[in-house]
Formats: sequence, structure tokens, C-alpha cells
Amino acid sequence: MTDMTHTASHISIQGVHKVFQSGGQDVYALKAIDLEIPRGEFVCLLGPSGCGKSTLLNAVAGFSLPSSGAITVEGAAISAPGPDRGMVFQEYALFPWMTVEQNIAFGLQIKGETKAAIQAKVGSLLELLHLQDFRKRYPKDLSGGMRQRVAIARVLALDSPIMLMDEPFGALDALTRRNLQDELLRLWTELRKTILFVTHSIEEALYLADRTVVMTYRPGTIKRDLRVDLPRPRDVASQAFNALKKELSLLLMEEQNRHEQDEFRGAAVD
Ligand SMILES: Nc1ncnc2c1ncn2[C@@H]1O[C@H](COP(=O)(O)OP(=O)(O)OP(=O)(O)O)[C@@H](O)[C@H]1O
Repeated sequence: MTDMTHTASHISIQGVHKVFQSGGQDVYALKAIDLEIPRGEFVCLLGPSGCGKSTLLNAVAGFSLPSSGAITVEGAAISAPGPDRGMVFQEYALFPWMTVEQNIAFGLQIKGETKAAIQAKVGSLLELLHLQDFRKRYPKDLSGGMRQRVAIARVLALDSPIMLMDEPFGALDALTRRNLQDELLRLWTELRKTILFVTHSIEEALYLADRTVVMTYRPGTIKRDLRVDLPRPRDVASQAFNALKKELSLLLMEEQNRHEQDEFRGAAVD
């Protein structure tokens, strides 16, 4: 296997606010968010629909900047997307006209790497993600789980020290989902990336993260920043796991209720 960069980066989010205009009104998507994510940490953002998880992730990605406040990576302010931050979306985002290996190679070609270097790196990524037998296939001929493996390989190809993941396993069945969660943990342990991962699922957050950050529904603030100190691989049937699950369920339910009341009043715009 060729060597891949084993580095990670520190993300600092300071006093971040994000206001959208909707129907002539201000929608406070994020309010006074402060979050420090040390290098190599795996952090999950958890919350009901509309609490600002994607807005925060997109701000770190540089797709949509905060209305005020600052986000830095290794001390440098984020003002646009960059190769230090790879993004994996729920909808795979693969090029349908390219094979698996062409999809993985694409970013490396843009970077202007040599043919030999690209071949070596794509080969090692196919191996790493168990995709060797699928290299000549097109996305339409792959299962959802396989497509998501390709999307992860494509981000890893760029050696981004930070991986931003927006509900990447949300569309997968339970078994495939657990499989990919395990794969992701293996990759994270091996490559020591910093991961910021958005999910609706309490179990997913507790299974994966070093820290689970629960957000409130509109305005999006941090309701709870919970360190998950359970050893890995985590036993989802254990008492300790279920105690944390219960604790987070209660917090989430409060926010879900606020969401529903908001919708009831016809005030929700999402
Ligand atoms: N471009 C936009 N214009 C207006 N309002 C927006 C825009 N993008 C997001 N919002 C609002 O900001 C709030 C946060 O949205 P966001 O998509 O970040 O939430 P989320 O927690 O990721 O939800 P989901 O889990 O459903 O993706 C929502 O109330 C949403 O309606």
C-alpha cells in the first residue's frame, strides 16, 4: 500500500451565528456556537431536523460562511472550500459516467498527479475499502453501501486531514450501515483524521463518536457536549451504552417537541 498522510487538523468554531432570510423573516439557524475539535477527534453533531447541523457542517466546509463569528482550521480562517476538508454527503455524489476507479482517480487528476502515482493510490484505496472487484463498475450497478464506500475512497484520495460527513449512512439499511460504521472506525484509527459527522441517530452517534454534540432546534445552539468514554468496539446492548442512549433520547425529545410545536404554529419554514 502506498503511504497516505497520517495527519489531522484542529477545528475551532468561535461565536458562530448564521441567519437566513426566509419569507421576509430572519431565521436563526445557528446562534453563538463555540466548539473546539482537537486533532484526530471524532465528533458527531446530533439533533432533530432543522436544528442547524448541516448549516454548521457547511460553514466548516466553507460552502456557506457564518453571518458572524469565526471558524479556523489549524489557526487559519475558513473562507472557502479547501483540500484540507473532504466532504461526504448522504447522496453519494459520484459521477455516473465514470467507473469506480475513475471516480476515485478524478480528484488526483485535477491535482495533476502523475499517472503512476494515481494508479498506485487508487489501487491502495480500492484495497482499503474492499472495492477491488468493483473497480470497472459504474455507480448505477452498485448497492448504496458500495457507492458510499466509493464516495469515502474519493475523499481519502485527496488526503484531507479533515472529513466532514453529512448523514453519510442515513439512506442505508441497518446491516450495511453498521458495516460501514465499522469500516469508518477502522479507517479513522488507521489514518487519524479529524471527523465531524452529522446524524439523526443517537445510536450511531454513541457507536462512533469520541464526543456527541446535541443541538437545540432553532436557534441552533449547543445543548449538550457529551464525551463518550466507552471502549471500542462498543457494545450497543451494554448497560452503559443504553444509559447514555436514554440520556440523549430525553434531550432530543425536548428539541423534537419544540420542532413539532413550531410546525403546529405554521412557523416552520423547512
Ligand atoms: N438557505 C436557507 N434559507 C433559509 N433557511 C434555511 C436555509 N438553509 C437552512 N435554513 C433553515 O435553517 C435551519 C437549519 O437547517 P439545517 O438544514 O442546517 O438543519 P439540519 O439540522 O441539518 O436538518 P436536517 O437534519 O433536516 O438536514 C432550518 O430551520 C432551515 O429551515
